[in-house]
Amino acid sequence: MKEFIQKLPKAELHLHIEGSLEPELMFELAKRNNIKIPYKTIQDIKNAYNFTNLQSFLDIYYAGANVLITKQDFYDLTWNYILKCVENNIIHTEIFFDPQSHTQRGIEFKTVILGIVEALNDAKEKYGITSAIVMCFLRHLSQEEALKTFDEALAFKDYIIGVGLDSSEIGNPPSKFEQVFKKAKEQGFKLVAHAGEEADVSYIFEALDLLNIQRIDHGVQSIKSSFLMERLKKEQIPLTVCPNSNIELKVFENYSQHNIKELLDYGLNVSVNSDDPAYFKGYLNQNFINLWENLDLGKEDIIKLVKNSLNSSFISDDLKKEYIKKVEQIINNEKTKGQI
Ligand SMILES: Nc1ncnc2[nH]cnc12
Ligand SMILES: [Zn+2]
Repeated sequence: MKEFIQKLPKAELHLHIEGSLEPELMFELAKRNNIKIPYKTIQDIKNAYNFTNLQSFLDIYYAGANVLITKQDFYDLTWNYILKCVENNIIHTEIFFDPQSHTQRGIEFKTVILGIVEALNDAKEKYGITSAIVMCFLRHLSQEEALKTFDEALAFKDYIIGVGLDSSEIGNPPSKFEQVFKKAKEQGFKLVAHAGEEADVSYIFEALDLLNIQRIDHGVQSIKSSFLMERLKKEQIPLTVCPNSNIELKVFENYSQHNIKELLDYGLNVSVNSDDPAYFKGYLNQNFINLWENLDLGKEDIIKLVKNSLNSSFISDDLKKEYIKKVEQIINNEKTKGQI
């Protein structure tokens, strides 16, 4: 099965680029930029990654991002993730970035976005990997601050496909950001939001009905409302589920408790994603492997999850067709060999 997971060309729709900062690069950038970090060794950093909930992770994640200063740093960060895409056979990726965690520290918006864009352009040229960028607003900050960031982003509109909402969920409901999402919609941005990661289903209803989002990031709490489950099924609203993240942040006790198989069997449009892979012990393939090892997932389930992510991406219909065809080719090869 591991080989099969590796062979399938995949898309990733839920990846925070700051969450792909590996301890080794964190150390290197801290040195390069003369930034103090509270760790003496790479092992110290790894030991600190022992989370009890979302907030305990976010505190460490924002502290880690402090080593990112120059355009080259953002390039290196993004390039390292692209190398993981190559390893994991990810042919299309839609990455989140959190401009406010950098502009708040005095780093210019353009430094961040241009470093990321340059690496993504090189990824297309060198490996044929396609990508898109989604800018997330930090929900623990105010809507006024989000509006300011939005205005700043307009100069780089051509590089940004959509807007999202992340950071501390509980206590910061989607309704807090109605105005900025309305403005983003008017400007033609795609809309997504983290909802139902830790907080209850009212956050998912708000994200759908007040923010008009097209994809739900996480959404695993949906299972608590049969009414919502029916709606998600009927409207085929994509849920970008992140299994390793959910385990590391104690949303579920262990992989066998994870509800992705139930969501899938119910007919929801769920995909598998890595969220913050440098912090959550593994990239995309490892998420699939962990599910397969602990849940009753067959090859048909894996195929469905992979097709869902390609179909739920923001690429053109033509490119979608081309990518789905690549998946079909692998499946047909496996069938010829009697592997499926
Ligand atoms: N899993 C997550 N939830 C909310 N905000 C995040 N920022 C980075 N990872 C996140
Ligand atoms: Zn996330």
